[in-house]
Amino acid sequence: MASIVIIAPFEELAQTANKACETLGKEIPIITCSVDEAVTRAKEAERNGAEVIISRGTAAWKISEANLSIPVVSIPISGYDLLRAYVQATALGGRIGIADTEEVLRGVESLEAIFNCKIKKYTIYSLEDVESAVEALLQEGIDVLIGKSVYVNRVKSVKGRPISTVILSSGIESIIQAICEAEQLISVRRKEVAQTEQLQTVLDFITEGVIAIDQQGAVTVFNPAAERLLNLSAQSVKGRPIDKVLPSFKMTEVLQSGEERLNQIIDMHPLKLIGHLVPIHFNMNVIGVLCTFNELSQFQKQEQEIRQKLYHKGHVTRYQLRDVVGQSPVFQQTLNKVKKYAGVDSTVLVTGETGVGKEVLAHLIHSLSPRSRGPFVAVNCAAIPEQLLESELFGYVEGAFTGARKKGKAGYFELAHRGTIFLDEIGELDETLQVRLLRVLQERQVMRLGDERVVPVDVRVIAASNRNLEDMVAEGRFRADLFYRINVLRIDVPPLRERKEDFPLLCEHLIKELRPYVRRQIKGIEKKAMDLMKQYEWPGNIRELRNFIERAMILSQHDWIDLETVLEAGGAPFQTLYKKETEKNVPPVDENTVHKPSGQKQLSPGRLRDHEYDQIFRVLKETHYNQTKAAQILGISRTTLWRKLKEAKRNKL
Ligand SMILES: Nc1ncnc2c1ncn2[C@@H]1O[C@H](COP(=O)(O)OP(=O)(O)OP(=O)(O)O)[C@@H](O)[C@H]1O
Repeated sequence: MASIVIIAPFEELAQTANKACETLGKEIPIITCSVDEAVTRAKEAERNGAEVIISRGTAAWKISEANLSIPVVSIPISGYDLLRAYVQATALGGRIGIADTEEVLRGVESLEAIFNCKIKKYTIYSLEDVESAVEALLQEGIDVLIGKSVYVNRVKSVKGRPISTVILSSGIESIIQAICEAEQLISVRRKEVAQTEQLQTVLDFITEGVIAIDQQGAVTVFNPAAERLLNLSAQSVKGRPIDKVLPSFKMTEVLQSGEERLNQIIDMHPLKLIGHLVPIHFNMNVIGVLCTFNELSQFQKQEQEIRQKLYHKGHVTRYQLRDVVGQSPVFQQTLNKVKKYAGVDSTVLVTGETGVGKEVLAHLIHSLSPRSRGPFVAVNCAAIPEQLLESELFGYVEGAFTGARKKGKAGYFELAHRGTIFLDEIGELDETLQVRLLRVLQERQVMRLGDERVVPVDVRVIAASNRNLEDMVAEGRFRADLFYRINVLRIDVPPLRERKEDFPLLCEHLIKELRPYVRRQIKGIEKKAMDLMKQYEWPGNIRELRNFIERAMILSQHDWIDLETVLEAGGAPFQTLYKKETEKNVPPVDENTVHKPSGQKQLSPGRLRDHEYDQIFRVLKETHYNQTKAAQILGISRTTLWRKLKEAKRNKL
């Protein structure tokens, strides 16, 4: 069935409509019928799929009153139509009168002005008016009557003075205009239907409950999720006052105040919901309220999942058991502790010299623990500038301080929720932060800077230090109460020199790991070279060994790292060592200072000396204060560099 149907209440209109369709090159069904049949035929057309009905005058008016679900376009009487009828009427001679609707008569007034003529007019409001209209016009002494066919046909049946009649009918332009209007209506309606369908699909499939009320507070929307969450059918709720069916939603309060309410807890005992209530505005008036809601527990779960997804980015463990090498009994004992401690939630303090693998073991504790699916957040307390550390650890709310990000920021403790936080170099925390950390550990909740609310956090804490915390406590530089809080479980990672049995395995592991970086297929280390390496003290422990192997792999002329390469890679200290070895006289290695392979002095982890301080600043200057590069050149970790800079600051050097 065509989308447009023309219902013509008289033959002449049907013929003009036919011509209009031919002109437009369109095939539009034209039904000719009496005015009385118009409604029945229009309903029939609607049933057959018509989207718009075009009709005229009284027929159009009757169809539009018949409550069809499709629109009706009325063919207008245009100025041309009036002009045509006027010309015909003047040709007949005598005084002219016209009886028609108000709208048509307005056009007649323009005609009178243009032709400077007088036409008697009578307004017709309904068909019943026709006879009295004609009577009145006749009394006024008219000779020619202009009117639509329904009126004019009736006039002919009125006996009295003979009168000429001219039928006022719509011409081809008016019908074309009506067809264009009908087509526009169809396109707008199709868009509307598509939008409604889309909205309906959203409402049907959205997992949040959606309720809307109108200005009177009656429920207009109640989607399937709302049905499921509240165990109520839409049918039983729609059209009823919300205050009667769901008073706890308090939607009429928003209707009255016009103010939105977000994150409202709606108590539907035993069910708890979280909802957003927003007023619906139209022309500055509140015409309804929309509420979207979900189960509170569901919301919390989703939030948690998002938190984890977001925070997992960059907050994951890098080390699994297979990445941790060490067969020596002393290291195996350490590993056993790690495995045991992984199973519980108590705070762990990992101690040991720089580069021994404290962070590696902290990762391992997390990845072996039931929290392994949660985040692992590593914080180097020495590497974050003091003034930022507090906000980084505990977060802040909007406007907490100048430079604070809009919307605030979660601190590391919040980020580590349901996971582990690793506080490396904990000995670097100042007094204030020690107090705040103690409170977090005691109360298991954090308060963002500038906030009054507390956020409960479920975090396991692993702390590490290569400083002697006991000494720091004794010297009053570390709070005793915090020390006892973190020193619940203790892991002392042995230095490399105390587990030289691990050397071959560690070297093999590091060579394998470094091959892709140095792009050399080095197979291993020759025995003589290895023996000499074992004699060295390795104050920088595994980190130093790793850097050494990387250098040796690059320098090596063969597939195997030989003694020559080790001597070259090790520089002066190795050459001295080798010389002393061959002389069978191995003196103890200076505890504090060892030589860097290039012949430079390498900085020891111990207390800062003046010449070391000079060296640090010289290298920093050379590297344009790039701390990572400077640490590399100095042969120390970034952390050690930080610590040394802090120490220098503290000692006002
Ligand atoms: N048992 C191990 N097996 C393999 N590699 C290890 C092991 N322990 C440490 N490493 C490697 O040694 C380097 C230093 O380790 P890590 O950063 O954990 O030391 P740290 O004790 O935390 O150092 P710092 O005190 O300077 O923070 C890392 O590159 C790590 O991969």
